[in-house]
Amino acid sequence: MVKKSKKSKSKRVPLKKKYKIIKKVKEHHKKKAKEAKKLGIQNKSKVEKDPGIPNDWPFKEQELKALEARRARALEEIEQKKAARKERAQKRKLGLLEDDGIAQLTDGASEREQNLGERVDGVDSLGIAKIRDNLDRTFYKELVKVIEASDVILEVLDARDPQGTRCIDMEKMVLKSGPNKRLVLLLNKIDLVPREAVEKWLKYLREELPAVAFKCSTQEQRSNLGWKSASKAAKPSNLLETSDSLGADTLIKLLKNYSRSHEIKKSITVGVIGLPNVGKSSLINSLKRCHVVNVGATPGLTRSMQEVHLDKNVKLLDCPGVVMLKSGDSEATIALRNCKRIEKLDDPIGPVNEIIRLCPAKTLITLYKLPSFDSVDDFLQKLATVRGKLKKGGIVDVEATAKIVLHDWNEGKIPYYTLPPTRKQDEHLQEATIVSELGKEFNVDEVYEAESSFIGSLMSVEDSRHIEVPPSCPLIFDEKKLEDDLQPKVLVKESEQPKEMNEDSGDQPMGCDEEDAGKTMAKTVNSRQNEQLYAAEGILNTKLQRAEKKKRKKAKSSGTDDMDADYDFKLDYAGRGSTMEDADESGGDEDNQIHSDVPMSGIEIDG
Ligand SMILES: Nc1nc2c(ncn2[C@@H]2O[C@H](COP(=O)(O)OP(=O)(O)OP(=O)(O)O)[C@@H](O)[C@H]2O)c(=O)[nH]1
Repeated sequence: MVKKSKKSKSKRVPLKKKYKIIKKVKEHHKKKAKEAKKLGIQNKSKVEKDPGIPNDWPFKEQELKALEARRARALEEIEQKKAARKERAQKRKLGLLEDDGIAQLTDGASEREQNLGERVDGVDSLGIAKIRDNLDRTFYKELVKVIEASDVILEVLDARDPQGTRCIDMEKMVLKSGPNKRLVLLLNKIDLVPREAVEKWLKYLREELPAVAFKCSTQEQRSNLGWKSASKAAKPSNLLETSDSLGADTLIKLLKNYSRSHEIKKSITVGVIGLPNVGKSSLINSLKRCHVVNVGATPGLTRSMQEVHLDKNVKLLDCPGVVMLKSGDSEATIALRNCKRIEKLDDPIGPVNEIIRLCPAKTLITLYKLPSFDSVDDFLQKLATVRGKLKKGGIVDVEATAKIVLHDWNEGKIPYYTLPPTRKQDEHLQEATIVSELGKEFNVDEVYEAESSFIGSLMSVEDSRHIEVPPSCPLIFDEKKLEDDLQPKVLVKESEQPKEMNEDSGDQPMGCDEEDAGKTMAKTVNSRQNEQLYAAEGILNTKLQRAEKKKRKKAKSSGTDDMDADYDFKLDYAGRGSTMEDADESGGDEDNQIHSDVPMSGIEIDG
């Protein structure tokens, strides 16, 4: 056996020894330096001392002043940068600035405005609103692009409130965009609702369009995302806990059926659309079985169209969630649809009040482990105390607590579900034939049958502690927001005039006035892009729709249509450079132009 050394392993030495070593090292260095000096070797490069400006230099005074000014300017710049950084941080805190993506957009927007000759002094609150509008518009354009490029469009709905996450205008847009476009509804997040709700909603939705149920994989690893095939669905108790996706095989079967439904097997492009946070990106990742697109609980994470090849026959397109929407519901209820950034909400307490109205107090008390509460303020105060959400000075942070509750609502920690409304008799009789035709193309019977096995394994209402809440109203596009507000309304009409008309008449656009012509030249990149997009038949052009609406309103109030035509830029704009007669003539033309060019003028959006 090897004997253990009795010597201490410690590196500690007595101070006497330590100082001796230091002394020896010093002596050694001294000796070495002396020797080097003798030999004339210089190891260290001597730093030359700045002798400064010689006193007898004639411009010393001026040079010193310039130096001082340069130094002051540099300091000022540093201070300014610091202040700007602080301001940005403050705005980000308030939720006004989102992230670098927006920062880039900010630069882009201000650049564009400078190009137009407008002065933009930094990013004020108005500027931020404009940036956000631009971002929303960009998302809308991406939606248009996805619809244009797709053969099959999957509208993803949140199974908890499918009606509230449905956008009627978006569906109309798909159906009008071409006879070969197919719309399929996808009920996602079925793990968050009881079985009965899924079954009832599927039955309801299938009366209008093909609809399938789905649960996305919520696994976080990069690849090998789990799939539970329909035949091997988990037990009800396990289904809520599993992070595997459900229904991927049935959905792929549905898509393959469609690609095979024509005589020749053709490759198809599948666009995935829907409101923010319904799980569009998660769906793509689940189908691809790896994290190919970004996923997160923050609405608006996807910012541009993304292409993913599932295989050689199926291409998937991820689309940003459409945000320019409105509904008849109150602001507070809209915030509960998981499509708004909670951090950006002006009043997070209103939606919490709505939650308290919808949920039994007992559920919230059990969920948040509170003794009791009698109002929204009381609820938030007590919850803030329990969660330790305190501001400086020990004041409870009610707003931050309200945001926690809203996050819990959106992420499914407060379990709720809705049931479909009862249809009026004879409603959707027309759709029945369309549905049966589509059903053949997708061979839905086979898919629905395979799907029923995993739906059957979902938890029933009796076993779950879900709260039933009334379904929300479907959403429509907010045409006010969609309108390009950088462009004057008259310009919108003018831009739609055929080129020949301007050429024939020899008129400058918007009359002969140089200033007006300049305005036309200053059409934004945005509006030009819009025109290209709207030029495609069947795409909702809200600018024209609004222009028409305004015209109709005016005609109503004045009693005659001619009055309106007279007013139209002839007197106020074109009239400056041309005669009244000309103005009247071209006014009529213009009218016709607007009506004939509106691709979806048939769609009426409730204002
Ligand atoms: N429980 C559950 N959560 C899901 C499911 N699908 C998606 N999620 C969650 O929902 C959140 C939003 O998912 P995303 O895929 O980013 O949604 P999106 O529609 O692409 O959102 P945007 O990029 O904002 O348009 C994420 O936190 C997902 O984990 C699902 O089937 N079940």
